[in-house]
Amino acid sequence: MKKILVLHTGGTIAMSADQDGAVAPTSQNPMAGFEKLFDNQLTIISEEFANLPSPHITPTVMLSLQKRIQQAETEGIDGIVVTHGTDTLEETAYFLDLTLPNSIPVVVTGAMRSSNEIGSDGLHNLISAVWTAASDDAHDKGVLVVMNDEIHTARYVTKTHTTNVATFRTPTFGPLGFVSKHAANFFQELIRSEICDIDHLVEPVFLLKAYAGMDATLFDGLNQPTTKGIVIEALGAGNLPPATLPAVQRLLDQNIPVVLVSRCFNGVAEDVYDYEGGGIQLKKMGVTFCQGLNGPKARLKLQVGLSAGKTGSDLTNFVSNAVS
Ligand SMILES: NC(=O)C[C@H](N)C(=O)O
Repeated sequence: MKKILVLHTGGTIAMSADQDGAVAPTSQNPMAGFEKLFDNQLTIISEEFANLPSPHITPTVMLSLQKRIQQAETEGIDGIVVTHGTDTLEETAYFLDLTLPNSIPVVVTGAMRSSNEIGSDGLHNLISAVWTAASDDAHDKGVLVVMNDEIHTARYVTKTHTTNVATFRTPTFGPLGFVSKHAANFFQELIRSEICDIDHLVEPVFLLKAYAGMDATLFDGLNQPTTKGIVIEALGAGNLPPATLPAVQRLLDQNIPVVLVSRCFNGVAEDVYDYEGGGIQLKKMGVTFCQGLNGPKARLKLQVGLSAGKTGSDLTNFVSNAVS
């Protein structure tokens, strides 16, 4: 019988609502006892790794979760499910995807409605995630996110709605598969990318969002000796307002890596526009284009690359080549 380890970290899946509808963490995980639903089919081991709303999750917590998962593989575990708050779920899932050398499936799930709300989705998502982690077909697909019967890659999935249970979507590429009754069905593959099994974190790496009329202020504010890297969610296909350029150049002159993604929900950043602040100029200046990732994930990729000791063209290749 396959052994699945469920690591609970908190989030709405572990919360309940009071009479006024206010949702808060509980001392006793409402998912406790769910293991019996798999009697005679799977061995489920549950562990309370943390009980944090996901805005409280940091890369430090992600790194200790990564170490716990690696240890689980040596304990004969066949698959891992992580329960997590949905606000930063895509970040933890992607951090694990970037750093885990595991060959066993790792599936992250959560809930949009807490345990005692009408139409609560936590238990259903947890069951779907367990079946996915137990699936022979879930190997070699990177870390997976299972919510609302869909299977997504950690690399490209994003939370798209504040409250809807169908919030997790993969805008440009679509999901990898879906969960039907007791079975995970895959219909796409993921191209593997480089794994960096880091043991410490280089910080701080910042994320800025571009907007019409943006000037140098925020960039200059981040131009500190302590700053290790900056990711910009740029406009459209990968362009910036001209007033930001001198400050971007000052960051590059300090050898602070500047990475660019698009603030668009769909598509990739490219150096196509040849006007002041256009992608062609930004690339010539030394800005690194990161294709296909959103801002928070590009930020993690830059942080993981730096934490792995990458510099210069090694770092640029690692960050820019999202599908190598
Ligand atoms: N649905 C959720 O889990 C949202 C919650 N605020 C969290 O991320 O912890």
